[in-house]
Amino acid sequence: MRTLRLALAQTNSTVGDLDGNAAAVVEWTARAKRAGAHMVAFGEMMLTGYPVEDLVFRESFVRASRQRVERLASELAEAGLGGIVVVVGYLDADGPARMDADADPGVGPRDALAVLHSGRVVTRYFKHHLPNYGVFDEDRYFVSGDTLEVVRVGGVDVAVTVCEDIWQPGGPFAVARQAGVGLVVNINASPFERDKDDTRLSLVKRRAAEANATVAYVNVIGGQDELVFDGDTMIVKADGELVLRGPRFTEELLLADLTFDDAGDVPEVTDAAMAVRHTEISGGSLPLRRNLITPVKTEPLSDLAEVWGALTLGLRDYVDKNGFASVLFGLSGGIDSAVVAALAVDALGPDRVHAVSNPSQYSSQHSRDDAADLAQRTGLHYLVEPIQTIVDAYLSQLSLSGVAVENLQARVRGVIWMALSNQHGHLVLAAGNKSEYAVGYSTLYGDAVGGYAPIKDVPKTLVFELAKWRNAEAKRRGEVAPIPDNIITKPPSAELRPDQVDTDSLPPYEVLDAILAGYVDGDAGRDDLVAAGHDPAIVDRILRLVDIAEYKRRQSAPGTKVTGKSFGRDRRLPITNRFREGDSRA
Ligand SMILES: Nc1ncnc2c1ncn2[C@@H]1O[C@H](COP(=O)(O)OP(=O)(O)OC[C@H]2O[C@@H]([n+]3cccc(C(=O)O)c3)[C@H](O)[C@@H]2O)[C@@H](O)[C@H]1O
Ligand SMILES: Nc1ncnc2c1ncn2[C@@H]1O[C@H](COP(=O)(O)OP(=O)(O)OP(=O)(O)O)[C@@H](O)[C@H]1O
Ligand SMILES: NC(=O)CC[C@H](N)C(=O)O
Repeated sequence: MRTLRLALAQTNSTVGDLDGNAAAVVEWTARAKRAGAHMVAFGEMMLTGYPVEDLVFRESFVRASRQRVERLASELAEAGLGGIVVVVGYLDADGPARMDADADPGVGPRDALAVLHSGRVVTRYFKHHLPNYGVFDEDRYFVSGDTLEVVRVGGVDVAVTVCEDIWQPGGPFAVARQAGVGLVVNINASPFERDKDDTRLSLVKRRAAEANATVAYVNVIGGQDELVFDGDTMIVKADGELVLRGPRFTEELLLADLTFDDAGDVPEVTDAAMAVRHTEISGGSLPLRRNLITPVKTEPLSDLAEVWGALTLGLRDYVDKNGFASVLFGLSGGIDSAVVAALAVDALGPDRVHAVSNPSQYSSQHSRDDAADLAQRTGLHYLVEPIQTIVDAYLSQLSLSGVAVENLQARVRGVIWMALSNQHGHLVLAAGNKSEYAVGYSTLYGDAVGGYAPIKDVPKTLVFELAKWRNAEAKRRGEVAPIPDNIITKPPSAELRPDQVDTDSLPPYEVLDAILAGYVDGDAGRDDLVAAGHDPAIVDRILRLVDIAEYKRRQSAPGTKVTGKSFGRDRRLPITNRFREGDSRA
C-alpha cells in the first residue's frame, strides 16, 4: 500500500495578475510542504485568473502565461519546494487562436494545467471538455485536449483533469478507469449558483464511480466581475465515501492522507476516447510524516447563508480588485438599499461604506428615520443631501410633468452620488434588484447609475428573505440587527410622487417573481406561463415590460450572479427585437 499526503489549495487569484498569482502558488506550496504534503493542487487558471475572456486572443498574454509557469517552476525550486509535486492551472497555446482564418483546427489556445517538480514543468494537460453554455464561452477561446495525462507520484498513478471534464460522462474519467489510476485530480474555476453544492457532490460521486478511483476536486474562491467562485473543494472515494469537504467562500489549505494499492506496470490502453500519456515523477514510496491528518468535513451552508456569502465575497472582491477604498450609495429607507448597506458593511467594514440620504418633498418621515436608524445600527458613514432645491431649479427652467418629474428626482440623486464619487473616489453601488432590472423599474442615469450592482441577480422576494435572515443571524450571534424591522414590514415605494407604492405599477412581488422565474430564468413562453396557472393579463403585461427593458439592462452595471440565469452573459437577447410572446399563436 502507498500513502499520498495530498494538499488542495482553495485560493483566490486575480485575472491578469500573473506575478501576484505565482507568488500565491509559492506561498501556499510552502504551507503544503510544512504540512508534509507530497502533492498540492491549485485551481483552474490559477496563474492567470479565470475567466480571462478575450485576453486569450492576445499573443502577448498567452506568451506571458507560458513564460510565467516555467519561471514559477524554478521559483518553487529556489524556495526549496522542488520536491513537492505542484498541479497548477494556466493558459497555454500550441498554435494561433481559431479566429485566425489559417489556423489549424487541431491547435490553438488551451485551458491548461502544468505539473511542476524539481524546478521544471514535468508535463502539461489540456482541458478536454469545453463548456459553452450559460456564462461559459470556451468554444470561442480554446481547442480541446485529446490526451489524458497520468503522473506516477510515490508509486501512485494520478490522472489530472480540468473543471468541465468532471461535468460530462464518457471523457477523461472513463479513460482514467481504463488506465487503472488510483486518483483523479480535477482543478476547477466553478462559479457559484444557488444549490450548486448539492449538484457538485453527486457529480463528484458519479465520476469517482466512473473512474473507479478517488477523486480530488479543488475549486478556487473569489469574485471576478459578475462571477463568484465558492470553493467547496472535496475528496470522494470510488465507493462514494466523502473524505474531505472544504469551506465555502474562504481560502483554505485542505489535507488528506490517501491510501492506494501499488500502481505496478503501466497498463496498455487501446481504443479509448483519449490517448493516455504517462510520466513518472517518483516510483518508490514517499516518506510520510507520522502526525495524523484528520480531513476537514465542513457542514453545508443554509440556502440563504450561501447566497449572502456569495454576495459579500462578490462585492468585496470587485471593490478590492479594482482598487477602491470605499463605496457610496443612496440610502432611502427602503428594503433594497438597506440590504445593499448590510452587505457592504459585512463585505468591507463600516468605515469603507458611505450612504447618502437624499430626501425630496415626497420622502416620508418614516423613510428618513429608517435610513438614519440603519446608519446608526451598522456604523456606516451617513450623509443627508436634500434634493428639492436642485429639482426645483430644473423645474423652474424646464416644463416637466408626470414620469419626467419622477425621473428627475432619481437623476438628481444620481448626479449627487457621482459627484461625491468623483470627489472622494468612492465606487457607486446601484441598489436595484433582479425583479426591477427585469421589468425596467428604475430610472436610467438615475437610481440605475453605479459601477457595481450587488443585488442585481437577487429577485425582490429573495431580498426580503435575505433581510430577515441577516437580522436573525445577528440575533443568533448576540449582535444588533442591521436592518430596522420597519424597513422589512412596510410596503415598498419609490416615493417619487405622493402616496406611491410599487403595487401601483406592478403586481405583488410574489406574483411578479414567479412569472419572471418562468420567463427569464426558465425561458418559458407566454402559453407555458398561462398553462402553469398565471393570470393571462398579468403575464402579457409583465412579458411586455421585460421585453422592452432590454436596452436598460444592456447599459446596467455588472452585479454578482447567484441564480441559474443572471442578466448579462447568461441571458443574451437582442435590444432591437419585434418578436412578442403570443405573436406567433395560431
Ligand atoms: N429601445 C430603447 N433604446 C434606447 N433608449 C431607449 C429605448 N427606449 C426608451 N429609451 C430611453 O429611455 C427613456 C426611458 O427610460 P427612463 O428615463 O429610465 O424612464 P422610464 O422607464 O419611462 O421610467 C422609469 C420607471 O421606473 C420607475 N422607478 C424609477 C425610479 C426608482 C424606481 C424604484 O422603485 O426602484 C422605479 C418609475 O416609477 C418609472 O415607472 C426614454 O425617454 C428614452 O430616452
Ligand atoms: N430619499 C432617497 N435618498 C437616497 N437614495 C434614495 C432615495 N430614494 C431613492 N433612493 C435610491 O434610489 C434607489 C431606488 O429607489 P427605490 O425607492 O425604488 O428603492 P428602495 O427604497 O431601496 O427600495 P423599495 O422602494 O423597493 O423598498 C434606492 O435603492 C436608493 O439607492
Ligand atoms: N470552468 C469550467 O469549466 C466550469 C464549468 C462547470 N460546468 C462548472 O460550472 O463548474
